[in-house]
Amino acid sequence: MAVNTEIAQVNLHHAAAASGVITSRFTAEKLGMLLIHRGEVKGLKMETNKVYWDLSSEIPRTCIVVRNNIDFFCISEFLTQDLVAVQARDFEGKDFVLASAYFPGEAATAPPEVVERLMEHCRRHRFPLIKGCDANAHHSEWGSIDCNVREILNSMKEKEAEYGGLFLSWIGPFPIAVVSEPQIAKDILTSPNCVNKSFVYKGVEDATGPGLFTINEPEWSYHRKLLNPAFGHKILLNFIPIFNKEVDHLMEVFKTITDVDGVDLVPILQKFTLKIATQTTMGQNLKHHGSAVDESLLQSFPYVQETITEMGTLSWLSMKAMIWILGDYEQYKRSKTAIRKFIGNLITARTKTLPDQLKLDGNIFINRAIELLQQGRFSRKNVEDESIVIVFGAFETTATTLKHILILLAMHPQCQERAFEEVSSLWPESGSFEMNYSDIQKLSYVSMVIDETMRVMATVPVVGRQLLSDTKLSNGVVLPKGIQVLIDIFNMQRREDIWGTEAHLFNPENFLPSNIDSKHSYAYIPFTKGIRNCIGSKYALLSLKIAVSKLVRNFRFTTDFQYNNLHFVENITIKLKQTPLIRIHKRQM
Ligand code: HEM
Repeated sequence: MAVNTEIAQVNLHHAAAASGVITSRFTAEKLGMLLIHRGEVKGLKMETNKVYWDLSSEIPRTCIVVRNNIDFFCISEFLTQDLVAVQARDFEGKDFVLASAYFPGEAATAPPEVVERLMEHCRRHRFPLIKGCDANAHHSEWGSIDCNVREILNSMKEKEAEYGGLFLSWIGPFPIAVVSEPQIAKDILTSPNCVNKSFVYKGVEDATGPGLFTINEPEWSYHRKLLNPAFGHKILLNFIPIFNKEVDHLMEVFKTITDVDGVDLVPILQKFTLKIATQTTMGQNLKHHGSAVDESLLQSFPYVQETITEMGTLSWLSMKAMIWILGDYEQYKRSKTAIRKFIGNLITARTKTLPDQLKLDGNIFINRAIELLQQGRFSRKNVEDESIVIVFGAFETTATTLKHILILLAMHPQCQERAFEEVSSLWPESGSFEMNYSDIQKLSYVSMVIDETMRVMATVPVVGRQLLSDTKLSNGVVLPKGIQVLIDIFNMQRREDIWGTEAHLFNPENFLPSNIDSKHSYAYIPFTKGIRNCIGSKYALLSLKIAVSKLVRNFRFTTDFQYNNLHFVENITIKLKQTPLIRIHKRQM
């Protein structure tokens, strides 16, 4: 008999009462088929219907209920505890398959292998497939905040191996082109059609307000042009004394924890980079053992940052709703308010400063932003939002990168010794030596260590764009207007065809001129490149070179954690499933 009927899907959470309600509604609302997840299957049987599930399983997690007058058969090949598939005929007489699938969280793959086989079966026989799935298996591809068991970076790597450096995937219902081919990454990053950010960053905007990191055209070009001068070479040179001084303070902290078993560097390094960021961009020094305000700010920034990253892939749903449900919304709100108040007070104080005095204070970011306010080119809200974005942009990324560098050096003692030798040949005396710009240019091995760290552990593993109009790539493919594009920096920087069979290993020699010069210029893009690259890349590299040099000159880092056990978790900045604990030893000379 031809089918022209209504189909519904429901998860009953093994509640007998819910099974009772659904059976009575099935009759009352004259439904034809029900795809049920976690139902009490035996309670679903009525005179008007049949129930299909895997009789061999003790606790079936899915079943299909079908009215008696519908003609179909159950495909036994695909009958499991978590899958039921039936074949029926539509009102035009064409066969189709209807499946009910439960994706368990503990399965090794998502979708489960049997579901993949069913899809292949339908493809082969050209049967349309209607699938009702309950994804207890978290996966950001269908809108979860994370991927349990599997990770998105791994799954992208597998797909890249199968389909190449450009393939189509999904984030929930939205198509997304995933790129790991340097030339295609270049096509995207240098195209004016691809300047807008993907919607996945909406959550960041909830925390920071609309600033450089998330805004789109035409505002973005306008803001970027106005703010670029605050990151010019001369201004960066003014920051070198601040970088030197703050690394010296960091070394004082390290001295108090030498030879302690297993130090978690994260809070220490976050505090360090946050203090640099507030001074260099906002002209405000947060104290080391500061006031209550300083201490609460030092907690507020990391708290909001963590919430953003936790919620990263959820952001396109509804940031506020999700934090409210899953996180501590009150603390998130309090932290956001504290940051805005701190930045707001600074701006108020500086707007009272005469323009000539602002110039004397140096052209740091906040002065540039206030100048734009006084010229009427920025609103007060613009100044606040951009200030918050810059501080966030600066502190978490740099702290994460410095943490990775120290971890990798601790795991690779020979590389650490080479870095130490290079630094001590330039600065024979240990202690708080002052590094200037021309000395910093002499560091070659330390630079290679920093680059190699950001290659194997891309601090920002993926960046996302949304296309403003149809865009033709150099391989001839045309990506349509509106599509999301994800540049998979993490996997691109570990491609064996580019970096060799040991691409996954840490080896600073990859950045010897003889090795790197022959690579595509977009094969290594930790700050991206092109039109909308990181505005703070030179700032970051300068501060990292000073920090790494002084630290390896004065300390030795060790860990028991093995490189092969590092497990990466994608987020706005990359996370480690387990952060290796480090031991810090004072060098004697
Ligand atoms: C190791 C440290 C850092 C890394 C790995 C890093 C990486 C990145 C990446 C990958 C982007 C996105 C680029 C894109 O969408 O194509 C970005 C954007 C940005 N970064 Fe950084 N960054 C770092 C440090 C900094 C610092 C120190 C600052 C500020 C002082 C900063 C401020 C920003 C801002 C404002 C943006 C948005 C730029 C725009 O859209 O116009 N970053 N960064």
